[in-house]
Amino acid sequence: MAEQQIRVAVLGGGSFGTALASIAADNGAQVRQWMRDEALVEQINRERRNGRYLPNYPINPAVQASTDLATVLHDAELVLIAIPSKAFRSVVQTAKPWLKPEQILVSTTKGIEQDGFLLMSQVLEQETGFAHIGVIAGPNLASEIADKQLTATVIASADALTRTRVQQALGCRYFRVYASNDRHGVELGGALKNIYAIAAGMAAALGMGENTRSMLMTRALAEMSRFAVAQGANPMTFLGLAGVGDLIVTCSSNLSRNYRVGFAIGEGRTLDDAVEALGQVAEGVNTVRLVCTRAAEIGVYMPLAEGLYHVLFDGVPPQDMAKTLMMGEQSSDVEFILPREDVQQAHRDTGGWHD
Ligand SMILES: NC(=O)C1=CN([C@@H]2O[C@H](COP(=O)(O)OP(=O)(O)OC[C@H]3O[C@@H](n4cnc5c(N)ncnc54)[C@H](O)[C@@H]3O)[C@@H](O)[C@H]2O)C=CC1
Ligand SMILES: O=C(CO)COP(=O)(O)O
Repeated sequence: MAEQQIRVAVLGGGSFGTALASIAADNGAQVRQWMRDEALVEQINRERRNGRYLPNYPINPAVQASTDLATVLHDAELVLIAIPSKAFRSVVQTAKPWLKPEQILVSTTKGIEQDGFLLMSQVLEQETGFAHIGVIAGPNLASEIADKQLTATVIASADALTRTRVQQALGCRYFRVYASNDRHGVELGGALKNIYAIAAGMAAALGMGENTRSMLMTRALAEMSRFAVAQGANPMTFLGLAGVGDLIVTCSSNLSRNYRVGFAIGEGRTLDDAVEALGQVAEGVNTVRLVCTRAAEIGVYMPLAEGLYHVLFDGVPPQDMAKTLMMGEQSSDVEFILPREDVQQAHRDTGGWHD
């Protein structure tokens, strides 16, 4: 619990920004929330409700919404940034005149920037050069948090002050905040799992069984951690809330927007239709494109992500995605124990391997 009232600014008027603002306010913080939409600001301040993104949940009266960045950022000790990745940098650039080096800046965005394959905390570093930078990720469906369902998350930062202040500001009876110093791993976990949530939604629409879902999620974890380790992350991070935890929730729940996009495509809708019908951000659509390009560049094997890419962008029927998984190389279960190369070599040695 926060012992003294911490001043929190939330940038973003979507479902996650709104849920986080309410947690901080429930926890006794003074909270200001910035968004572009004047009508939404009015509604939040008057009705204590975000009718566009989180219509069915009351917002703590201590949250003050505003379209004025100067007011929202003035005196804020902790700044939580919940803006979709496509607009993240431009919002940070607009906010820059009011940001101060002593502030703690935390990205809650689970996406990747196209140019340079940058994660949002790297964008924050580039734009500000500040020392107190972190990310939040974990199994955190916004509507369940708004409903005060018991939830846990991870604050990841190399900076102990950032970790501690976020734990103090957000940890409360229904929201538990665990700490990590693997910022890159936690942030990649949050971004990558969106790819597999789309695949899981698609598989569900096609009538997959429980064995299939379990296989898909476990091989997704293998693929995510393989990619993240090649990018410098710690594989153990994927055993935590931002890895397996977030993968479970988004691959199993209709409350996940990425899952819903996948489900709609599995039912026969086009990608454009599915995204338009959603009306909110599904980061995985962009992430799968960027990750497949990157994986090809650095030589990381990602059959599930590639299979999904072909369905989303090359017109391959969703039913064919399973073939990539089932007919790929016979491989290792946990490659951090038995390397894939050893399995391949053993096949070659017995004459059963075809490159
Ligand atoms: N909703 C959820 O359950 C969770 C979402 N996240 C992540 O949080 C990030 C934000 O997502 P949500 O709040 O869910 O999105 P959302 O789709 O509910 O809302 C997006 C918000 O960003 C605003 N926005 C978009 N472009 C903008 C711009 N150029 N300038 C200012 N504001 C702009 C929109 O007006 C809207 O208020 C995403 O990366 C998502 O992956 C993370 C955990 C849970
Ligand atoms: O990241 C999330 C839950 O942890 C939210 O997932 P969606 O963006 O798919 O709704």
